[in-house]
Amino acid sequence: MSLAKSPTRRKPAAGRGGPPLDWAATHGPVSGAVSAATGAGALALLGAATGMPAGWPLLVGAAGALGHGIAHSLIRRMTARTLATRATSWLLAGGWTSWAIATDPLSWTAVGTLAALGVGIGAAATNAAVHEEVAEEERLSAQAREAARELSAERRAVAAEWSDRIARVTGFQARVFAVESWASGAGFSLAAELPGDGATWDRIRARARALAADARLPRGCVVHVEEGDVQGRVVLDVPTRNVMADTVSYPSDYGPLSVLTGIPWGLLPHSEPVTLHLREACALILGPPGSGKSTFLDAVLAGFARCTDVLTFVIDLKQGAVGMPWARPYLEAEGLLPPVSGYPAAPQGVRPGVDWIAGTTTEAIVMLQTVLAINKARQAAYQQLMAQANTTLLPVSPRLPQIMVVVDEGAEALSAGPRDKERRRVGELIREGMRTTRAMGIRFVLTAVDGNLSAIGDTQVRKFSPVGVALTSGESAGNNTGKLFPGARIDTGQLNEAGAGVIGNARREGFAPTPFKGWHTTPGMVRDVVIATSNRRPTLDDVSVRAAGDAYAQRWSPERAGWMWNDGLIPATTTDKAPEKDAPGERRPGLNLAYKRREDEADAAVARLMDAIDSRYGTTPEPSPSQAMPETASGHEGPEWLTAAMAAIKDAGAAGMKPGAVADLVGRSRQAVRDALKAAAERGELVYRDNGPHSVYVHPDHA
Ligand SMILES: Nc1ncnc2c1ncn2[C@@H]1O[C@H](COP(=O)(O)OP(=O)(O)OP(=O)(O)O)[C@@H](O)[C@H]1O
Repeated sequence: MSLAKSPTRRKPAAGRGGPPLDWAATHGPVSGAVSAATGAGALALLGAATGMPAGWPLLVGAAGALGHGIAHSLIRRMTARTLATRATSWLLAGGWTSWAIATDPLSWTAVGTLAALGVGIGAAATNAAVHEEVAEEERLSAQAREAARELSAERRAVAAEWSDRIARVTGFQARVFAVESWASGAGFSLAAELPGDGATWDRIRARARALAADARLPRGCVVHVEEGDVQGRVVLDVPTRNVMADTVSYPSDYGPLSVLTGIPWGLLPHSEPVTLHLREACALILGPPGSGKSTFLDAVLAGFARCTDVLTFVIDLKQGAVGMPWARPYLEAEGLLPPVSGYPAAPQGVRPGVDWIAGTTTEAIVMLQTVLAINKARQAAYQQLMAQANTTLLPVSPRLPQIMVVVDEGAEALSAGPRDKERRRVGELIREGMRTTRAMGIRFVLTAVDGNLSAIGDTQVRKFSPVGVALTSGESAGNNTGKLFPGARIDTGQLNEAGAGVIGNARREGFAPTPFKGWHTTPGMVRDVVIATSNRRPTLDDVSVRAAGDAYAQRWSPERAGWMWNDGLIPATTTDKAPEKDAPGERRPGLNLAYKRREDEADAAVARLMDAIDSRYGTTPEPSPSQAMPETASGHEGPEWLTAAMAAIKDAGAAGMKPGAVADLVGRSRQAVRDALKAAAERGELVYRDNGPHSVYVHPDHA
């Protein structure tokens, strides 16, 4: 959403060929007033917030409000009134975020004052907008006439062509009064006024396919029809190039986002991002096999990772295949997984891109029960805060993050039969979570392969999941779209490229189901997002941490998460045995142990070389890793770097050192270092303090 576009769109230069945008009718005073009011409000808040350690969320809010006004006046997604409301709520969102950082969320005075300030400004913006809206309504048709006069010759030709086409195909004499080329060059939008003879916009929509056929649009191009900014107007989006067939990579800026200001999930046909608001909404994503569901889910997880106020919990009953790439950089940095060749090493201290992964029903039940416990604790602990702020919604912020529970094939769990007791329990807990946790900043994203599941028809699940995505490639004749968006009339037969589909948000401030194209994501991009966002992802608030107890604290422990690194911290005693451990039959899904095998092989090769040097010159004391350490370890045996490692571990005192850190220090492979440290521990020269990924070696003097 480019703010730079705004001035060019208010009034096209008269009499010239015209700037690319000819849209004059619908971004009249309302969006202007709202933009100005929210901009001023944001600035005022920003001034008050000078010196705040983290003022930028406010900027996010302000930019969101401005960008929102512009984008939506451009594509006329909403009426002016909802536009104003949304811009206002964005402003508040920015305010909330900033002061929640700047002040202790439990400091009621600060909260109360700032909330009043935020609400005051928001109300002013709304009033200004409503006032302007009334004024606009009074001069509606005059404005349409004015816009039509200002059309350039080229656009006038398009307008005439489509006025004729609408008349021919639908029988209504609608008058196209504005034409706007998309910046992407992939199509244009039309606004038309309907004749006053009972024609309504949805009658035009019902003929969208016929209009596309009449215009001889390329395959894959779907005419999207929606109501204009006032009744009696209709807006048509007409793609002239099939962008659904394009592969568009996930945008690489990975900048900060907030769940309050919206998260982009993909691209509309005119290349504007489609932004979802999930503070109060759950989402259902339907994607048949091969439709691009895994790819899309990574874009969703990337959006959450970028949010400074979201923590993501992932349930994937196919052994965490969805979550694993998000944990990998962390596990590598911890020395638990070998690095992926061709990528820079994961930096020390990088945090997992998702906060918790459940790969089994047992772990999923633990996670969901914990989520419910957090919900309860938040309700009790933040009562006063919310009363003070006059809100019934927990003020989500980086200090008080929203929890997004992403359940791959969660809809399947919701419809598990009585025989599958554990899965059924998972389903019950998801349902309870969806029903009870909205206010406390916990929401769910469920995927499903099959749109015919009873879960999709479950009114309760639907009620709490206004956001829907149906990936349409590979589906049979619009099945999923029909289930998710009953009544939507979109020619999904044209949307058959992987990653293409229909997206909608049924909330009052949402948008009608519309064709969209998901971004292309890759494991390398996931890795980049995890690393780029590591420092700005939030941690769980203390109230929630206390409520979550051990179930949460131990989520990365070897007992519970060890499957992710397959053999925990216990290294293979001999390299001969290592390939056996990695035999495909024993491999855990989601782990590419080929890398590990290569590392072991490299270690063995180095060892052979050392052996050769030894036998020739007798100079190096380093034993081959293939001679298991414990057996060779008598006295002060060990590689020569071990002395330096022991000294560093001793210097680290009671905190000790992780094997990964020692490996970086001595410049050896993690596997070799783990072997040697383990052997030293078995000789009593070091003490191993087992704490999952946080396990360390400590010098006996400090143990
Ligand atoms: N948005 C996209 N743009 C371009 N290509 C895409 C997009 N999404 C997916 N694809 C391609 O489509 C194919 C299937 O994608 P993906 O593996 O995500 O599908 P899936 O529905 O999860 O499949 P399965 O259920 O079989 O695992 C892949 O080759 C992928 O590169």
